Amino acid sequence: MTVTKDTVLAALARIRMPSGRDLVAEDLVRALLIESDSRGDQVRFVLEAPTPEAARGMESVRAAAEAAVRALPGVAQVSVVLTAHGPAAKPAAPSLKIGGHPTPQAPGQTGPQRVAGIDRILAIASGKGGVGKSTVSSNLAVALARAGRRVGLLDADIYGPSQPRMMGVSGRPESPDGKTMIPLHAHGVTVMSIGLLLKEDEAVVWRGPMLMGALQQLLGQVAWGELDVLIVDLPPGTGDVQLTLCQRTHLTGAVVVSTPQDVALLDARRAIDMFAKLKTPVLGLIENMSSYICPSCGHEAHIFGHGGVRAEATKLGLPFLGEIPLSLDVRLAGDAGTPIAAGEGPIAEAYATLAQRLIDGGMA
Ligand SMILES: Nc1ncnc2c1ncn2[C@@H]1O[C@H](COP(=O)(O)OP(=O)(O)OP(=O)(O)O)[C@@H](O)[C@H]1O
Repeated sequence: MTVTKDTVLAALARIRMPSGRDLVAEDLVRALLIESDSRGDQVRFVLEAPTPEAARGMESVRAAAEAAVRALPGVAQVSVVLTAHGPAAKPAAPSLKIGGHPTPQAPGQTGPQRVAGIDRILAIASGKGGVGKSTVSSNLAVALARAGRRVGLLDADIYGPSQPRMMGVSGRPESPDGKTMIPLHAHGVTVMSIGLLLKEDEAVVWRGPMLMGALQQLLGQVAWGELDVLIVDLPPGTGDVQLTLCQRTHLTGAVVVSTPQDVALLDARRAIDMFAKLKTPVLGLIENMSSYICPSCGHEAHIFGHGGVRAEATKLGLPFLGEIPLSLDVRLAGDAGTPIAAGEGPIAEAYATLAQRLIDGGMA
């Protein structure tokens, strides 16, 4: 890591609000997180405005904050989310306005609840961003559908929803009754993404409880129909969304995706610890970007090392579910909206084997 929290805060302290005070003096910076990998440092933080109205007028401040941090040496990526305090919304009849507060559990309800019509829910998690969690989620969903399962895919990666692109779906979901959202369908999978409910390039203005409300709505207010399994693509890391999902919803379990690098494994271990604390079973680990097979000469190289995730699974006494090689075709397929598992070839077969393993184990 080359930048530190102090360096980032010092840069943010140079950004003035209309009041004349700076962002740090106004105490608006929350959840500052710095992650590093071979590309450089990735910095994420939240700017919490006092009211939704104030937040709406702060887009230029958000952009200036992003630019100031991006200009710091070593910073490769910056994500700044604008949120707002506001009067607490009353728990009300379901509304399609995404991002309301989560409804409290009904009296007498304790512990995680099942979602009607959905037999199993698998959360796909990763300790750090960029390890291919969303890619694995979409491909696994497609492979399970090809194996004859009724599959749903919920993109709960609130800060970076990528399933619309990866599954090739677009357009705002319809809601004929104003209460339930009709999901989209692609490659045999029923799909809903928080990304479909936001306008393109819209700054996300919501705060912690709203995220949880949004997740609850996506689970409960989408007409999923009867599903054998719902795959939930979680945001990376161990934040509020993961916590709420595990505490409120009965999960069959979590599958943790990691690359074989030590740093990724370190974060994966943190995610596994979190699930253990929340008593969510970890069904197994997947190694993504495992080996690289040169398309021209067939030579196999281990760019991020190889076998680290299998070794970690053995060490922790968890099942190792399989490995997916690093391949340009995987990325191109994801970018083009048709996951590689929808076609033929060795990687589609690897996903089919992975899917079959989950089906045989009663997990999907
Ligand atoms: N096996 C693979 N081979 C080549 N490229 C891959 C592979 N898996 C994922 N990628 C590419 O790596 C990038 C990151 O993948 P993806 O978005 O799935 O990661 P993620 O863990 O979900 O990230 P985030 O949590 O930040 O959303 C994408 O461009 C994707 O196409």
